Amino acid sequence: MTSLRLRNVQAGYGGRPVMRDVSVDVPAGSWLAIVGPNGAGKSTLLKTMAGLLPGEGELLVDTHPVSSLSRKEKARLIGYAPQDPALPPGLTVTDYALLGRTPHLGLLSREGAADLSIVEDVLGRLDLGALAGRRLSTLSGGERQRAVLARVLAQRAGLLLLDEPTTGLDLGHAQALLELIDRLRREDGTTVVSTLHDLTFAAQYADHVLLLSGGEVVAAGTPGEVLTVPALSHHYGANANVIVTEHGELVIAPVRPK
Ligand SMILES: Nc1ncnc2c1ncn2[C@@H]1O[C@H](COP(=O)(O)OP(=O)(O)OP(=O)(O)O)[C@@H](O)[C@H]1O
Repeated sequence: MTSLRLRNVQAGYGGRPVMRDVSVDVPAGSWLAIVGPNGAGKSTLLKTMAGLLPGEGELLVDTHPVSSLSRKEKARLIGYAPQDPALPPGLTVTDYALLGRTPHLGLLSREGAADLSIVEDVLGRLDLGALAGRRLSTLSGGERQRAVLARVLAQRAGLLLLDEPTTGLDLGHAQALLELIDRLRREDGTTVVSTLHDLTFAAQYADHVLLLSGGEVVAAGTPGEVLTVPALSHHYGANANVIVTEHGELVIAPVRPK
């Protein structure tokens, strides 16, 4: 069970901050969705949480400052899936997903039957079983994206940081992926932070939503509190309806301006 705490975190590039004054608590086993328009700073915030971009302020994974963790400690605690990772084209899907097990191996030891079984299970759940022996360079965009998530899920880290995990996935595969992540959260207490452009998915899967705009938090709370018609209009310049289904789920539906 891994929690995350940020206080007044700031980060940027070349000395220019693009994300400022972010404070948020992500309790163990919860799901935080980071939303906001293009360029708002969502990926920058996620990279900072992963300890890949130096930030100012307080950033604790459990009780450890993320900057104090070794590479291996970070890899055991945090699974990070970037938006557009560079993939080794010659590796098969299985070999690539097995890389997720590396932080759990001893020095000089190789993956064993238990690691392979974890990978097979994840590939099956992500509908990649039939592609297990295929080289990454031969996969479609959506298949590649699922392979990236397979590696991260095989890592079995307590905290998952997922940058636009549903990009390039069709509706069914996107839903299956989010259901799988939600199951890990409920059954294993995995903590999830994901950026999401699909606000309906954000509303239906996250416990809390952080809305970034211009590098700052402009709203935070439950999906219903944050994803309102005025907020979508003001921060996204979008004309959209917020519909509540008979089961109480939110649907954010774009509406063509008259
Ligand atoms: N490596 C970089 N060097 C300089 N500026 C960068 C770099 N990466 C991102 N930026 C800038 O930082 C700002 C925030 O970018 P970021 O990728 O965090 O936004 P985002 O909210 O994830 O956007 P999107 O929804 O388009 O993916 C943008 O203005 C972007 O141009």
